[in-house]
Amino acid sequence: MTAEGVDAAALARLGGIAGTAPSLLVTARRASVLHLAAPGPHGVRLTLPDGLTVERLRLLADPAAGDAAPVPPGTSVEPLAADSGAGASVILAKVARLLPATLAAPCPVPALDAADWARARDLTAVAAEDVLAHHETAARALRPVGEARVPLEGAEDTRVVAFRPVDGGIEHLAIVIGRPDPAGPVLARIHSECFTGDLLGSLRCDCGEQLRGAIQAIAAEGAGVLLYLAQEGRGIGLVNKLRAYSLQDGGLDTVEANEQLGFDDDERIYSPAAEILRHLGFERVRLMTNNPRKVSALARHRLEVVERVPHTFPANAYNLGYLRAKARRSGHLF
Ligand SMILES: Nc1nc2c(ncn2[C@@H]2O[C@H](COP(=O)(O)OP(=O)(O)OP(=O)(O)O)[C@@H](O)[C@H]2O)c(=O)[nH]1
Ligand SMILES: [Zn+2]
Repeated sequence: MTAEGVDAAALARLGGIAGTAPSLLVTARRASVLHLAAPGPHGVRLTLPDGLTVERLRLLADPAAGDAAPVPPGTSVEPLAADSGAGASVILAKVARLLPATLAAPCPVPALDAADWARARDLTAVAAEDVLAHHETAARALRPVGEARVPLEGAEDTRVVAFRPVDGGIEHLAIVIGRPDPAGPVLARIHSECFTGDLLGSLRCDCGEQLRGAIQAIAAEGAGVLLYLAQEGRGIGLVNKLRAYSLQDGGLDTVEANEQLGFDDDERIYSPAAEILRHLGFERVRLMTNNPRKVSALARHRLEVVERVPHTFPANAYNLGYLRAKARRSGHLF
């Protein structure tokens, strides 16, 4: 069960099905916030000496519930293995854009008919390895599923091509301006969705300017592609980004806020971007970005970044601290 969704009845039900008291699973980031020594890279399982209550697990998992509660004395703290079902449950919570914390209780499931066992209890059985492979499986399954001409202000010769995994799931968009030549390096922007910046014109970040600036710059050159990736909030989702904003209003920087919530500073993956570029026939790009991690991520996915094209816009009173934190903490080049 996800820590975020649980109430007292659900907690009792899980304990009843398992026959043991549930443990709380948190990421290594959240474990550090809770001052747990050497939690290991894949998170920890916390088993409290006198069991979990909803209030206690909220204080351990959710910074909005209050300052991180000290872990009670006598709590067993076990590092999670990379390929464990427990670790997979935390990844599943991330995929659902919830807080990355779950409740787990080993259940006496008969090995051969786990699905039947689960169905009889109104549960869903999911194999840990499927969850662990989810991001890569979804990226490999991306296909163009719809496209249309969408003339944009200042870039009238534009097509929007939507990509989606064959078995459903979240869409990413390719905005193809002009007729980029697959033989040459294509001018490209890989833009991570930002509802507040892109749509509302938020001044907390530079996303809106980067989005419109990229379209203008590509149109000025005559051709190129902008990928609009569904990974809001550096991959933590819009709701968690709003939570992170609220923590930043309390004095944390953008990286610390992510960590309080249990996330890495940047949870994005770039295999979907690489798959889409390859699908469109592009293997060499001139990438408009200030983020060196994007350049190395594309290279890891066998796309050649022949040039990094700086993509900077003037700061304002609200985003100055954010831009400075990105430079200082995450190595962005301004
Ligand atoms: N978690 C989190 N995400 C944020 C925050 N501010 C903006 N974002 C998200 O960050 C993403 C944009 O990433 P940035 O780090 O600004 O820039 P970048 O894409 O890495 O680098 P550039 O290519 O140079 O723009 C968008 O998905 C935004 O929603 C924040 O304070 N916390
Ligand atoms: Zn933004």
